[in-house]
Amino acid sequence: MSDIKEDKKRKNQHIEDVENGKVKKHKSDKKDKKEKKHKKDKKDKKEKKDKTSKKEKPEDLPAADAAPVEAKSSKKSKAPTQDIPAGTVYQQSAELTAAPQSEVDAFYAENEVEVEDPSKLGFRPLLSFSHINLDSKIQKEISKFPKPTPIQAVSWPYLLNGNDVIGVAETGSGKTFAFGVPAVNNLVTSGNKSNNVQVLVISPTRELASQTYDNLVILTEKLSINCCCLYGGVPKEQQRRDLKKSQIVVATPGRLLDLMEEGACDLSHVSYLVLDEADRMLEKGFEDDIKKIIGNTKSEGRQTLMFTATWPKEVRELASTFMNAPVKVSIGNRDELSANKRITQIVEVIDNFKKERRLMDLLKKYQSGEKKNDKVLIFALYKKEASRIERSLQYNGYKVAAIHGDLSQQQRTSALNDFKKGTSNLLLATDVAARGLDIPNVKTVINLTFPLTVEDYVHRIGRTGRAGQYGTAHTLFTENEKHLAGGLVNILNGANQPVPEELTRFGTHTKKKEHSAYGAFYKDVDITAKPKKITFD
Ligand SMILES: Nc1ncnc2c1ncn2[C@@H]1O[C@H](COP(=O)(O)OP(=O)(O)OP(=O)(O)O)[C@@H](O)[C@H]1O
Repeated sequence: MSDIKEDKKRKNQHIEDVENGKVKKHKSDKKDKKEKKHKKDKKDKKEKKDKTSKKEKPEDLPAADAAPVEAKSSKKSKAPTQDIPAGTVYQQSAELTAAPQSEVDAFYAENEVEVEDPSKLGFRPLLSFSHINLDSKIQKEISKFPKPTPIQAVSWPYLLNGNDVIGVAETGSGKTFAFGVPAVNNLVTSGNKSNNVQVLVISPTRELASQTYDNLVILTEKLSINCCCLYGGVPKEQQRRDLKKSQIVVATPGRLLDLMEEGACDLSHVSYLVLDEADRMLEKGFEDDIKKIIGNTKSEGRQTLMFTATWPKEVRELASTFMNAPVKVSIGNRDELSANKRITQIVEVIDNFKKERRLMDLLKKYQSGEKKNDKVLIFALYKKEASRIERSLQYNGYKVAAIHGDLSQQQRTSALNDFKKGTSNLLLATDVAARGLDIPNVKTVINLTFPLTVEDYVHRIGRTGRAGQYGTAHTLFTENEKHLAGGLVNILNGANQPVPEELTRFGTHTKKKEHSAYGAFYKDVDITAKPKKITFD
């Protein structure tokens, strides 16, 4: 099928998923049947899992000895002590074992570490890079940082041991290398020289897939390991060629499924699978794509990882159907939705029609005088809104780069590069840029229009305050988003940020999500349109 026809087909499958109850999703009989089937699959899978007492070792990558399937830790473990069960693949360093327990306890307390470890392996967190023995080239790269971030320190032992891991840590805390370093190191130590795809990382957006790919290339370029990156909006031919020689694939699901369906991508050897921004990837109604992809990977002995900064209850059950006795690592009490505490959050309740005027005032406040070269990221919600604001900013003399769904991939990529390089210090984006993008030194995020969910709010403002730096988020909040006021108040309180009195007037109950929102691919909403299925691209 030609690219245009195929992309058109995919475009037709796009859901304009409308949020916040403006258009209710109608449960079709088909959906009921699907849900019944989903429940039955899950029950069968659980029975099957209970039968398999031992997890087979994947021939491509070392894996943990079987984690006893039935073991379920009833409560969160305290900081690990000395005794590690014999026979684990990962060998804790003598230096780390000799570290005083008080140091480990202090690390757990200071970083609010919580580990749910069903196999009770009790690996200690890496307090320094000298506590880990990676391939020398990888060790050299990662040692450019002062020490592992908390999510890396706690998750690496389990990942090097071959365990499934759910990693939840604040935005900008090094989750990419948290899953990337063990992926590459396990490939190197496996000695497997085949050109089969063995590691698959699935990302929700093209820009994030591309960024993750760049990060993995930093680790693999000096090793005989090839990576490739698959996403829509660009021709497929080069991606087909890259696939033939790549052991690591980073992909958005839309293009990955296309290449799988045409037989250009064989996932049957994938034994290390990562869902990055996992809660986004598991959004209700999208699980078919993810299920199809995961269904094509190794079923036995696959190591499955899920990483994110937000882990809503709505996705946890579905996640567990893809994992085997996962170790849950959370940094900073992530059970409650919380924002990165190094971000100063300012929320202003305003009339909708005053927002664009106010935006000009905010740009004077955050990007003039000695701040004129500060990087500012503005989030709109709708594509048309973004195009209108882009024109208005340009009319007012601003050199603004823009990223939204109406632009070609080439325009999106060059806008992001201009912003990263500083050719333009002002980036205007929709939620396609909300998650994961690691743009150095963004000083201020301005939410011109509030996102569809408070989770998206946490991810959006997380584009600043990264890697230990500080930042500011200024949010314009209107009557249109009043159903999200309670969730926002909780986030502000959780980060010890001021709560404007006008915000509390909207009430402080937190609305249970009837169906998960999907801000990243939010398109202009035709509120009369029936919700259709959005595919990642
Ligand atoms: N050990 C480390 N010490 C310091 N900085 C690190 C370390 N590991 C990674 N970083 C840097 O931290 C920044 C944020 O990393 P990354 O993009 O992986 O964050 P993240 O947790 O995935 O964020 P998000 O939740 O927004 O996706 C990057 O610039 C990365 O290079």
